[in-house]
Amino acid sequence: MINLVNVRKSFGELEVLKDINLQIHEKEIYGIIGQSGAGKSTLLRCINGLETYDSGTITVDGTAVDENDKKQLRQLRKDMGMIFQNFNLLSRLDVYDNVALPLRFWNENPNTEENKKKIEHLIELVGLKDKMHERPENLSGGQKQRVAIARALVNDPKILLCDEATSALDPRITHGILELLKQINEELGITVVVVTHQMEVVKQICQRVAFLKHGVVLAEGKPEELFVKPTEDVKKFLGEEGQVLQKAGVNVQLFFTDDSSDEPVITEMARELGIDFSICWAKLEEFRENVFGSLILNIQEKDKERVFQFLESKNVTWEVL
Ligand SMILES: Nc1ncnc2c1ncn2[C@@H]1O[C@H](COP(=O)(O)OP(=O)(O)OP(=O)(O)O)[C@@H](O)[C@H]1O
Repeated sequence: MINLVNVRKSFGELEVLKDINLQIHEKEIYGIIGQSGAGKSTLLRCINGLETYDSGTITVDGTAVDENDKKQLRQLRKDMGMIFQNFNLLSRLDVYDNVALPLRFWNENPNTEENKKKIEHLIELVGLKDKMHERPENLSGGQKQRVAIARALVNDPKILLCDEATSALDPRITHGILELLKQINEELGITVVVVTHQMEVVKQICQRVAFLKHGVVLAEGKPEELFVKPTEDVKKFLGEEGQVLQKAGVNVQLFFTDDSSDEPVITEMARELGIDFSICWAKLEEFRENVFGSLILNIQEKDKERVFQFLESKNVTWEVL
C-alpha cells in the first residue's frame, strides 16, 4: 500500500534518509522505531507529502507522492490522518469542534446531518462521549490524544500516521491509546504507521517493524523475530549488548516462540539427561498477545552433544555463542 524505493533526503549537508526501501501493507500496523534523530519523523512526513524528498519514489496505493502534482498531493493527504506527540488541538475550540475542523479545512459542511452523526460517532468511538463540549484545557493528555485520533479519522482516511503519539503519556494511558489504535485498525480496516522510540509500542501493537538508525533501515520484520534473535544493532537499541558469558563450558542460546514458551523444556532437559547447567541470562516477553523469549545456558563440554540432540527433538531454536 505504501511503497518506498531508494528514498533519500538531506537537510543541507545532513543526509537524514539514506536509500530507504520499505513496503507497508494494507491494513497492517507498521512500526518505525529508532532513537532520536534517526530520521523517523522525516520519513513519516515524506510519506504524507509534508516534506519533500530528494530522490527515489514514494507511492501510496499506486499514486506517487509528488510535490509537483499539488492536486494529487492534496487528495493523498486527505487519505492520510496524522496524530502527533503534542496533540495539536485548538485550545479555543471544544472537543466537537476540534474533531469537525478537518471537514472545514477540506471545504466540507460539518453541519450536515451525516457529518454531525459522524463527528458524534467518532467522539464516542474514542470514549469521550461525556466530554463532547469540553475545551482541551479540561482534558488529560490521554483524552487529548483521543480527540486528536477522532479528528484524524473524520475524513475517512485509509491510513493513520502516528508520530510519537504516546511519548508524552504515562505507561497506563499509553496502553489505552495503543489499544484504541488497534481497535481502529481492526474495526475500520485502516492502515496504521507508528513512529516511536518506545519498544513497548512496537511490542503491543505492531505486526511488522523497521529499525531506523542514522537514516538507514538496519532491520525489518516481525517484532518478535527481531527481538528473539536481534542483530548487534538491534541488541544495542534494546540495551542487550555485552551479555556477560561464562568462559568455561559451552554457552547455548535458546529461542522460544509462542508455541514453545510455555513448555517446561529446561526442567525436562535436566531431568531426562541428568545434567547440571547454569542459566546465565533470560527474558520472556509479550508481543501483541503472544509470549516470546530467549535464554542463555552454560553447559559442560561433555554434555553438549546430548543437549543439542535434546533441543532438536523439542524443536527449540538454538545456537552456540
Ligand atoms: N526541517 C529541518 N531542517 C534541518 N534539519 C532537520 C529538519 N528536520 C529534521 N532535521 C534533522 O534531521 C535529523 C532527523 O530528524 P527527525 O525529526 O526525522 O528524527 P527522529 O528520528 O524523528 O527524531 P526525534 O524523535 O528526536 O524527532 C535530525 O538531525 C534533525 O535535526
